[in-house]
Amino acid sequence: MTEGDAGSEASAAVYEEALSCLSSLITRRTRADGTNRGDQFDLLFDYLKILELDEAISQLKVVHVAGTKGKGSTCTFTESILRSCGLHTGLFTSPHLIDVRERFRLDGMEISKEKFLAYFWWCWHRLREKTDDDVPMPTYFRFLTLLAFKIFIAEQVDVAILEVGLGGKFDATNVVRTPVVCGISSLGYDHMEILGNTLGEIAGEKAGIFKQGVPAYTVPQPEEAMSVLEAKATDLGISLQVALPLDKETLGGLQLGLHGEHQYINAGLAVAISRAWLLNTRYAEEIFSNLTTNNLPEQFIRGLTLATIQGRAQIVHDSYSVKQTSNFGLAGLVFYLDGAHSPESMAICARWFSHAIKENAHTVDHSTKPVHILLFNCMTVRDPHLLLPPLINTCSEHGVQFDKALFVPNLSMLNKVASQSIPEPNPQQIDLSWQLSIKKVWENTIHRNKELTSDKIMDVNEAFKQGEKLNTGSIENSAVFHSLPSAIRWLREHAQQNNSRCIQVLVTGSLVLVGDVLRLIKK
Ligand SMILES: Nc1ncnc2c1ncn2[C@@H]1O[C@H](COP(=O)(O)OP(=O)(O)OP(=O)(O)O)[C@@H](O)[C@H]1O
Ligand SMILES: [Mg+2]
Ligand SMILES: [Mg+2]
Repeated sequence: MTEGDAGSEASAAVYEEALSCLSSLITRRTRADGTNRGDQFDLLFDYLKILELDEAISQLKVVHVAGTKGKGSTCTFTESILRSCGLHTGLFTSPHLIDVRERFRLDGMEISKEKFLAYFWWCWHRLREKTDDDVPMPTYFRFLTLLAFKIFIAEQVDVAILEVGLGGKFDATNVVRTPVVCGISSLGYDHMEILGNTLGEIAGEKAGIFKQGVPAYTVPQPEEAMSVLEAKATDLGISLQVALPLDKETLGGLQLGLHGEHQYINAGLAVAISRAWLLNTRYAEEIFSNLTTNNLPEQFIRGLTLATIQGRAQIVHDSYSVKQTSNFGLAGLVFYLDGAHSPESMAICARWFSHAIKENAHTVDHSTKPVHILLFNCMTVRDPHLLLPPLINTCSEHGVQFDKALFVPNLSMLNKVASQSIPEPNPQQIDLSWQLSIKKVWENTIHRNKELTSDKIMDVNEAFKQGEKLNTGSIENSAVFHSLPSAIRWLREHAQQNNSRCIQVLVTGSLVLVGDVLRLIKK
């Protein structure tokens, strides 16, 4: 072993140790038991004191974004725009897919392990030392948020862009009293178990990030939500402006860095937020001769087109099958990954997939039809009856049918600070009843659709008629795999056996699943 190896092994061990400390902060309470109702929100101010961040935090020039969908994308566009204006940026988003450091970006780059560890231990030890029964250690997301403040303050960022973790009013990020601008992305039904059942109630919770004297922006919303946002803004005497979706024409033929139709909504909001931030900090004067609401400066366009995010409408050509098949370009295994997990986002994801596989058609051998496979799982708090029909129906409206659907359990757990290597589970110990029930929903939906359109019988792919036996039965149109690695192995074997055909796999239903797949295929 060289000295370098020993060093990197030691630092890997330290990193694992930090992750396991972080995991110890994850509370066992489920999201459904209403524990985000602001329990002891004021503790956050104690933590800021302990970490000596209480004064510095008011100097941070913050962009704060809440919403049901599109928060992360809006923050990512905003960061990219402001960075391309020459600013030193900090971005805090959630959740992460593979590594917790994805949540902290400096100048658009995931924070380095070295910096992460230095700030992590600084906060950890100080909190450990100064907390007690009255002021206990912060919970997981609170700790991460405090860590973000520590990082951004120590790194002296020009702008800190913060995505709300959950809700708004009682979210740890809302400890910031004087952001420069705040935004509310698309509102819809999600996390209803915590935030209330009506759209109005959800809007009220998110509008909890509005502050006196701080301009607020949002996207076009359903009336029920918009009226609540407007009422809250009026109460505070602030202006709430509606940012329209970005007009494609303004990009002059270029494409947004984040794909999918809904990204024009998020991009429109990000443009409005960035412009307001620049004008309210007076950076606008330094950087632009004339920044108005009518022009889209080239820095903005650059930022919008260069923005990137993992696991959102992401396309990955499997490098394993690239190595194995000499004629890559004509065939291979391609993963289309999108962490959609609500009914609306399933439809959006389906539309994106349907378009993306056609756009990629030039890389496919036209003499053979590509194979479309769905790789799916969702959390047990979700209802597959609400997720699968919009996916199946939207695809079929675009003429896309799945030849096969595979259902798998997730490898890692939601929010678990996954270490770098996750052991493959023992098949005997896995409870697949959830996956089997999702499969049933799939079969019923397909069956019903077939009855409705008996002329459009789904084409059962020849390549898969080989009567594969698994412990869960033979593989026909749908199958449950006992683990994700076994499903990936199966996909790769099939890509190899059918190397004249392109196998296009849509991975969706759960961000955790998307993260697990990325971790496995990028190895
Ligand atoms: N404006 C939008 N309207 C509807 N769906 C959207 C919108 N923006 C994004 N989505 C969908 O939501 C998914 C998550 O996007 P994004 O990460 O930007 O949202 P988020 O609010 O940060 O979500 P999360 O609750 O997972 O943190 C995307 O993959 C897409 O399917
Ligand atoms: Mg969410
Ligand atoms: Mg997010």
